[in-house]
Amino acid sequence: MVFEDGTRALTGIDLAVAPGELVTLVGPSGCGKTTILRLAAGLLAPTEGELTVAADATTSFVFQDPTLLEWRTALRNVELVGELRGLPREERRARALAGLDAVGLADATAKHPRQLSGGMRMRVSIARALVSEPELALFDEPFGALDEITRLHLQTLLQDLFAARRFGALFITHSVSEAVYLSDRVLVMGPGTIAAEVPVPWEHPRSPEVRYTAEFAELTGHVSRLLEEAS
Ligand SMILES: Nc1ncnc2c1ncn2[C@@H]1O[C@H](COP(=O)(O)OP(=O)(O)OP(=O)(O)O)[C@@H](O)[C@H]1O
Repeated sequence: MVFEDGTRALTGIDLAVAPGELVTLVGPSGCGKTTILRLAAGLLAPTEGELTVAADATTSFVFQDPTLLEWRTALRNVELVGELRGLPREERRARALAGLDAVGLADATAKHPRQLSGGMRMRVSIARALVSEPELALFDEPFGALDEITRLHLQTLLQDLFAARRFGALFITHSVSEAVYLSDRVLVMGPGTIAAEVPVPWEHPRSPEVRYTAEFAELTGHVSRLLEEAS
């Protein structure tokens, strides 16, 4: 992938996400993670090579900034997806309510974004992304701005949602433990390229306790070492 100004952002990337597989990308700043996500979302067209996204696949995006509409309640933010897709009012409302319930916000549906904490706003953003039942969900450092405890809670929540719904996902993070806990495969990037791939052996759902086991420490150590070598 070469940008108009001549910047070569990616070279020789060979990456496939299987249906129902969660793949994480870790790598140093500027190595091309977001560019891969933007390609997968169709926001960029590759300048070389081929990119295939399954026909009619629904994709959705979750960013570090929850990007909620301030003048809409949590419910109406999630409902927006159904509105844009032309779903009948009752159906889109029922789906949005179920989506907010699934992220633990059944009691906050009538609140506006300014009345919600950062973690709650991110939950709304996740509910909005998953309400359209995407085949491919794209996450660009969604938990990067949250405090550690909120981040751990949201990792567990996302893990549970993934275990129950099994959407395909590409997830960018700077946290090696987040990558290992959430994903089926960790891709370690160096500048413009995928330097290594580490499969994560555990079935979903994964207990939050897995993060405190010796096997987990070993795997995160392995990924961290690869990351250092690739940077
Ligand atoms: N529109 C653009 N035009 C020119 N160069 C770009 C453009 N977008 C990104 N780049 C360059 O492509 C490279 C990869 O950028 P990208 O945003 O994908 O990195 P990243 O790994 O997501 O970084 P970070 O972890 O800091 O978010 C960088 O050198 C960046 O400067």
